[in-house]
Order: sequence, then structure tokens, then C-alpha cells
Amino acid sequence: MSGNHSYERPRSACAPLLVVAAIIRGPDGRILLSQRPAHKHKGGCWEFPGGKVEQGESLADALARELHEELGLSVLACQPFMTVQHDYPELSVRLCFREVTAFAGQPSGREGQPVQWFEPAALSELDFPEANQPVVRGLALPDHWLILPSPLPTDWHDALPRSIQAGATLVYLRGVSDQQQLRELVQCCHAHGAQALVADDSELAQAVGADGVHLRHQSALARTERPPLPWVSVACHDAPSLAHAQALGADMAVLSPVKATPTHPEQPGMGWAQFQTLAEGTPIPIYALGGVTPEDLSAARAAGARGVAGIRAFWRR
Ligand SMILES: Nc1nc2c([nH]c(=O)n2[C@H]2C[C@H](O)[C@@H](COP(=O)(O)OP(=O)(O)OP(=O)(O)O)O2)c(=O)[nH]1
Repeated sequence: MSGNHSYERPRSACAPLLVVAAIIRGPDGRILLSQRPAHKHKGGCWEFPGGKVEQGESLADALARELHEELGLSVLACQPFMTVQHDYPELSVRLCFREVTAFAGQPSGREGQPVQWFEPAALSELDFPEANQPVVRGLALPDHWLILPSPLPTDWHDALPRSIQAGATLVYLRGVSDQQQLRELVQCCHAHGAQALVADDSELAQAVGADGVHLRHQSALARTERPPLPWVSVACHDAPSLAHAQALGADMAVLSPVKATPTHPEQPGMGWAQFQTLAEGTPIPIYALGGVTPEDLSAARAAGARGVAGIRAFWRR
């Protein structure tokens, strides 16, 4: 603990500092960041432009005010991205990220701060405040995640590319035991710009050229270390499994069931309110699964999800 630090305050004594921060993409897909002034908390780090929400102010009003003051931009439309709670030793923050989908004006650092557009792939190399890590990971992930129907439909050569083109650029190749067929599925994913995960087995993932593994619930609980692959996802159902996913250093978690599904009608699902409580308490990108469709994306993001995942509703015949 940094006992004499000027930001110090007893953590339990007050609510976290509420901050709103913007993901702003230019027409070419680059992302706008500003550099924090040296004298401020996390000085010198790159940040998503934004700042503290004032007493009685809505998140949308705070975002509009901050982007106008700091960058000279007018926000025309925005939507929730992720919400991250983080305890710095000296300060707890609740960062509400918003994706600005339309804006007017040419951004400039109106408070003298450096402002720069970055390629999304360059973000992982930058020095950000620690609280931003889940968002930086989340920006490299898609809104939709496809779980392969099992048994594999015979028309998969047509349906898989169509499903990827519809937005599911992350595909979990489950239920396929034939290595040659898995290899073909991975190649099909890569040829159409998607990344592919296989269940649990890192050696199998490497053998078939997949990008990572999706750890099923029991398999994740049996592990104490992250598999050595670029992408690791974990199937979660509750707070302990999400905490375990975080401890493993997973890049994302799939939290289910949100709603009842045709295959498990007896399970009512946790609903969006419980989903939100669990998702916002876990600093990794979370996907909503269980009775959700691509049309649930807005509801899922409003509840703190990075995106939505599913089987049949995401499979384009
Ligand atoms: N804006 C922003 N703040 C972040 C990010 N990540 C992160 O941990 N923070 C923290 C740093 C600060 O403790 C807090 C933001 O407070 P701030 O002091 O910058 O807010 P502000 O712009 O209203 O500043 P001021 O008017 O008081 O000078 O949130 C981020 O990506 N963007």
C-alpha cells in the first residue's frame, strides 16, 4: 500500500470513482487515444478519452461533455462497450466504456495532451492503466461467437463461410473428433477471416492449426495454469467459475445460461440482471450464451457483455 500517496483513501469507505471513457474508431478502423498528463493519476499512460462523471450527470452527458472539452468532438451516437471495476492501490474506479459510433468534428488535444490514432493491433504494445487490459483484449474480439452445431451438418462447407460472413469471426469447433476434418474446419475458418478454437486440448489445437482452446467447465476447474496458446476461453456459469477463469489468465469467458433454451427448457436461465452483476464483477471479456440470438447483442452489451454466442441462431444454412 502506498500509505502517503495523495490518491489514497480507504477502499471500503467510499464508492468507486465513476468514469466514462470512449472507444472512438475512425473511418479507417483506427482507434483514437490520448496520453494522460504526467501529473495526473496514471500519468504518461495512453487512455481512452473520457473522465469522471459529475454528481447527477448521466453517462451519456458526461461522455459528451468530456469529449467536447478534451477533443472538440460532438458525440452523435454511442453504445455500451464493457464496464470494468478496478482497485488501484490508491483508488477504486468503475470505468464505463462507450463505443462512439458517430461523431462530428476533427479531434485535437484541447488540453495540450497528445492525441493519436492507432491501428487496433498496435494497442497491445502500448502502456495503458492496468484497468484497461480487459478492454484492450475485448477490442481484438468479435461481437459474435459461433459454436458449431453437433453433429456437424453435412452442408457445413457452405454454411460455415456464410455464418462467418454474417459476423461470427470466432468459431468454437466442438464435437468433431476426426483430426483431418478438424483441420479442414480450421482452414475454412482462416480462409474466411475467422479464428478457430477447439475443446480443452492444447496439443490437439496445435496439431490442427487452431488459434486456441475453449475450456469446458470441468476441464477449466481441473487446471491451474493457462494453456500456452494465443486464445483461451472458459465456459462459466457462476461467480466462482468466472473467478477461476480470471485466475487462469483466460482471454474471455462464455457465461450461461442467460435464458432457457429449447434443449434445456427446465433451466430458467440467470436473466440479464444477474448476468450484469457477474459480468461487471469480472475483468475479462464475457460472452452471453443460452437462448440468445444475434439480435440480443444490444441487450447483452448493455448488461456488460462483450458479445453474444450461440449455436443454431448463429448458423446460416
Ligand atoms: N479517461 C480515462 N480514465 C481512465 C482510463 N483507464 C483508467 O484506469 N482511468 C482512470 C484514471 C483516473 O484515475 C480516472 C479518470 O479520472 P480523470 O482524472 O482523468 O478524470 P477527468 O478527465 O475528469 O480529470 P480532471 O477533470 O479531474 O482533471 O480513471 C481510461 O482509459 N480513460
